[in-house]
Amino acid sequence: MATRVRPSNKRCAVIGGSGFLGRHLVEKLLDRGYSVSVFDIRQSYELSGVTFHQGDLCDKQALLPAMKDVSLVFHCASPAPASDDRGLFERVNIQGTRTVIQACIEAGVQKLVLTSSASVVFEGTDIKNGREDLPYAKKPIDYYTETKIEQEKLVLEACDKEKGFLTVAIRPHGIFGPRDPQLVPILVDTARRGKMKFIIGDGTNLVDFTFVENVVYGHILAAERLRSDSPICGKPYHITNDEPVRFWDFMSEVLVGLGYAAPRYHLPYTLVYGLALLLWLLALILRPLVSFKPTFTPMRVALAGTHHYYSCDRAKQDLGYKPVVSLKDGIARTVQSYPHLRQGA
Ligand SMILES: NC(=O)C1=CN([C@@H]2O[C@H](COP(=O)(O)OP(=O)(O)OC[C@H]3O[C@@H](n4cnc5c(N)ncnc54)[C@H](OP(=O)(O)O)[C@@H]3O)[C@@H](O)[C@H]2O)C=CC1
Ligand SMILES: CC(C)=CCC[C@@H](C)[C@H]1CC[C@H]2C3=C(CC[C@]12C)[C@@]1(C)CCC(=O)C[C@@H]1CC3
Repeated sequence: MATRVRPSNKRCAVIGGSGFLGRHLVEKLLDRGYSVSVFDIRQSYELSGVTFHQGDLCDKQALLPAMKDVSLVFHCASPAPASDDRGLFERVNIQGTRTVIQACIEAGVQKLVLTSSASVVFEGTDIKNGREDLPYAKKPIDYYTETKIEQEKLVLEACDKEKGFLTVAIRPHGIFGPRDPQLVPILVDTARRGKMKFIIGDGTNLVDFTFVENVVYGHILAAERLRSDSPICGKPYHITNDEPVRFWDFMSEVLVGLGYAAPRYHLPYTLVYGLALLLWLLALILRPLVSFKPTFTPMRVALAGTHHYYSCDRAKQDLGYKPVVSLKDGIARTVQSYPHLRQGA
């Protein structure tokens, strides 16, 4: 009888390992003695100890070689939230995640850790210290969030102790850090276009921004604690810096750190939200004729003008999580890592 090679506990795969979070995760896994196979639609770097598999996660045959002899899979691939391509989100986040689950089961993978998002409960109105038992958003603010909800449900429902397939979801919020392609670049681009003069609302809304290394740490703790007798099977976990900060203070600190002026003038939230909604509708109606992408989308205005911060008590209790990098140090390291985005560079 052919004996099946039992996958090594230290061999894992990272789907989306070429992306911002994925690459930080890969680097930390290597530090901790794992060998890593990366699956991504693109290869963005080379690293010893990493095997790259390039392909679309919707293609099971392409995924399977990346999962060979692997006991643990991290799934942190997604189209960028800034896209408004509903079909792409549905195909990758929903159909693709079904395919990832099937491939894991077929390949004999024992643990799947999904990168979900704290936004799965956000509907554009205040969330203060939100816990994981908040209901999923009934009216998600965009297609990205809508499909992240379905993705999380699929992964958590696939958890099956009898079959030895265990799953858990990490819900980070506002990830920032070196090599982030979104937060700081969007902010600097907006500042360079002279549009970072205004504070939406009174500027006191608190938000979670999470340094990427804390998010990585939460993923690794979850993976290592995921056993059939642990309470974490099939559950979501918020991972944040546990230091909610005023959205506009965070933006100002990054801007000033990079040599730009902090926003100063206040605009009423409802006015800006209404205008963003109008612009969004206009863009939708005119799409067959002209294509333009407004900076102020309703989703961005909601993120900039409401409270949205989450409790990570459950992660502290079940995973032993505690942020490893403070917000202050995270901001300093981030600002330092973007010399090319400095004012005048
Ligand atoms: N950044 C944040 O603030 C937050 C992120 N998250 C979640 O964290 C995860 C990682 O995000 P982040 O690192 O910021 O995102 P990135 O876009 O940097 O990384 C995602 C990676 O997945 C790849 N990818 C996209 N589609 C496919 C596909 N069909 N098959 C294979 N690979 C694919 C991307 O390639 P390409 O770039 O070519 O599309 C990219 O390399 C995502 O699931 C996101 O939803 C959750 C909360 C907050
Ligand atoms: C906490 C969290 C979920 C952060 C998400 C990151 C991005 C959505 C933000 C990064 C830069 C932000 C930004 C704006 C909205 C939210 C971001 C895109 C504005 C467009 C809000 C309105 C402005 O005045 C300009 C801002 C530029 C930066």
